[in-house]
Amino acid sequence: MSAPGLTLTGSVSVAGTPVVPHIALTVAPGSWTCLLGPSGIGKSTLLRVIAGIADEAELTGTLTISDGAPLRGRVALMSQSDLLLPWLSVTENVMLGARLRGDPAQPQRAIAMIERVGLSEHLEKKPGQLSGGQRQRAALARTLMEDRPLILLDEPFSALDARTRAQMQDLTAELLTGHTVLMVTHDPAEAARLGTAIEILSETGLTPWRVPPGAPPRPVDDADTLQAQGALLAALRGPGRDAS
Ligand SMILES: Nc1ncnc2c1ncn2[C@@H]1O[C@H](COP(=O)(O)OP(=O)(O)OP(=O)(O)O)[C@@H](O)[C@H]1O
Repeated sequence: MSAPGLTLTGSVSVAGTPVVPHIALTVAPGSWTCLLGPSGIGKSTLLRVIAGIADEAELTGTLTISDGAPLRGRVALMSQSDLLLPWLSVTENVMLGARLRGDPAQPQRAIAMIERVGLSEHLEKKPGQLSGGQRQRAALARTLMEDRPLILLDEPFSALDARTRAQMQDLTAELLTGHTVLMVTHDPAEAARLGTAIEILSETGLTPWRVPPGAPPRPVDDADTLQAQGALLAALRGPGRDAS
């Protein structure tokens, strides 16, 4: 599998209103790019535009894929809301992509994936019988099942406790080695741990941020990673504020 990169330039409007007036985003092939920025600035909209499902948004500009081939069939988006179908079990939800495409189901692979996200005791449960964090892990398993070259993740670990979050970050980094990942997160620690590129989106556009040394997933107690996390938090809080 060869994972493509992408370049998105121009502006994005939602319902005729400019939401992201200036965007010049480059995601390198095989990178894990973290996108941070204030609530409502347009991060999820950008992911939806790239995924080709943003019916509400219009891109005035270009989306260029590094290998020149169409993205269709090569991209998976894990949305902020889990989008699990309430009438299907966890296992059926994790296999949903294959079912929608008319591909053969892979129950053994699905069960193994569900086990890896720590939900093996919940295989037959419906989403309504799960906690928010369990639903998020089911949605993560469904996205990882898709095994697409380009993976778009919208706050994929936001509902998880600290220990489970670190475990899911490690698992995702392991399974997505060699993929191109664009991840929206509000968590500077997550970006410092996982990013090979970090971008902050504001009204004026993107600002690239320094990435700590070492390959992701970086140890949670790594000094450079902690330092980068603090500096990133200070930057997100804005000028004139320290990181305390
Ligand atoms: N379907 C829609 N119709 C109209 N406006 C929308 C729609 N979806 C999003 N918006 C608006 O577009 C803007 C960007 O929303 P978006 O969800 O992309 O922000 P975000 O940066 O991902 O926010 P958050 O961090 O809170 O998830 C917001 O002002 C939002 O109100």
